[in-house]
Amino acid sequence: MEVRARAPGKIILAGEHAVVHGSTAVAAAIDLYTYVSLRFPTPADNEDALKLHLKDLGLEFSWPVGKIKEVLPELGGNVTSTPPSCSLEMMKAIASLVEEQNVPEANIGLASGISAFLWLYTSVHGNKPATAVVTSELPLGSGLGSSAALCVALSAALLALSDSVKLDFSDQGWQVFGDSELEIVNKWAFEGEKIIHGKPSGIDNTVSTYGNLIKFKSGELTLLKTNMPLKMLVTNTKVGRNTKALVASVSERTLRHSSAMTSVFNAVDSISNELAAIIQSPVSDDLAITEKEEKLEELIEMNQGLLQCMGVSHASIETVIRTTLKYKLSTKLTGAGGGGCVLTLLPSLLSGTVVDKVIAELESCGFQCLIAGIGGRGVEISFGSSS
Ligand SMILES: Nc1ncnc2c1ncn2[C@@H]1O[C@H](COP(=O)(O)OP(=O)(O)O)[C@@H](O)[C@H]1O
Ligand SMILES: C[C@@](O)(CCOP(=O)(O)O)CC(=O)O
Ligand SMILES: [Mg+2]
Repeated sequence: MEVRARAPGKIILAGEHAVVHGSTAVAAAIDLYTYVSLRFPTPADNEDALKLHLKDLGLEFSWPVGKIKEVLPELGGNVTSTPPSCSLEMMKAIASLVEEQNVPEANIGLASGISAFLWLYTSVHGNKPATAVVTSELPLGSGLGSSAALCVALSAALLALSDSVKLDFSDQGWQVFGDSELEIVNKWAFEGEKIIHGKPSGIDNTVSTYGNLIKFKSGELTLLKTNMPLKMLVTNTKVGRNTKALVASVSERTLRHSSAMTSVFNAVDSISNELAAIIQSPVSDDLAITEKEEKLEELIEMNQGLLQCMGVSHASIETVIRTTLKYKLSTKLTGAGGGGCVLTLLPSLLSGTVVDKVIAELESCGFQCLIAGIGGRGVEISFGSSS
């Protein structure tokens, strides 16, 4: 039996970091996915290992089931609607399983993703042998939510092959889970994100699970409906960074300057709510769209200023901001910052020639641009054969 799951990445239009501290944020799914295929061997395969193949990276990891049983004896068969959190002791045991795989130094950031895989897999399926293959269209560690997409796709595949979820195996196309399964997938993915991020808000796994455009605050999501075009240019500065470290640095700043940071987070909350209200209000004509886009641009600039206050901007991000400003375009970082990806709003009346010029200038600086479709599908599964 083999299942494939795919889960989208995301952009955060407003509110990253502040959302970890209880503020509202607005995020949208993008049409770039992480795919996980999961297969249990048949007795004829004579396989006795849990294997993880990170296909695009050309890396394969394998743990004999006996070893997993020895290190993690109590795990398995646990598909409850309130998944357990990974204890410190368990985290150490999982780290020892990852360490023995000698992850190449150049890919050491993957260790947390591999740990999340081991925790989620063994929590649901114990020490049953299996092969998981992961591929992704998302750049890893760039603010587009690859960690959440991995955890959501993985949780979906694990739950699809567990006894507690009833699905139509005969359907070969992409299928969506029912509401109660989506809720479980989201909760399990959040536990995986905790291993990768330390203290995630849950916005990334939620938008990857449910897709669409969402407003999120303290674990609660609201689906947003819009008839605005909302075209965003995503620029990857290609400066590597790590969400866990950036989230921790904002928390440390909050401990040092509690009152000032509370004001910053409150301001972000207002920005996110205003942005959500603008994109939701009905649009009647071009003039109305232009007026709204001008307001959104101002909010984007204000949010970026506050992210700078939090200490998560970066010289490369400032270069993109300066470059796009020459074309009167507004830009903010998206995700954890410190490098990674930034967003530029492309107003609906902006000519294609200008867009081409901006992209050419950004790419001449060594950045990589893409225009992602936003607000699309959430997690889906398929019982067809893998490609
Ligand atoms: N396809 C993948 N395969 C293995 N690990 C992954 C994959 N996608 C994400 N990860 C894990 O997530 C980490 C990146 O997450 P993070 O720093 O939160 O950035 P982002 O979520 O913005 O991409 C990677 O270093 C790795 O540990
Ligand atoms: C900084 C934060 O708001 C978003 C992180 O997104 P990403 O992992 O950089 O894609 C953290 C969170 O909300 O969990
Ligand atoms: Mg992440």
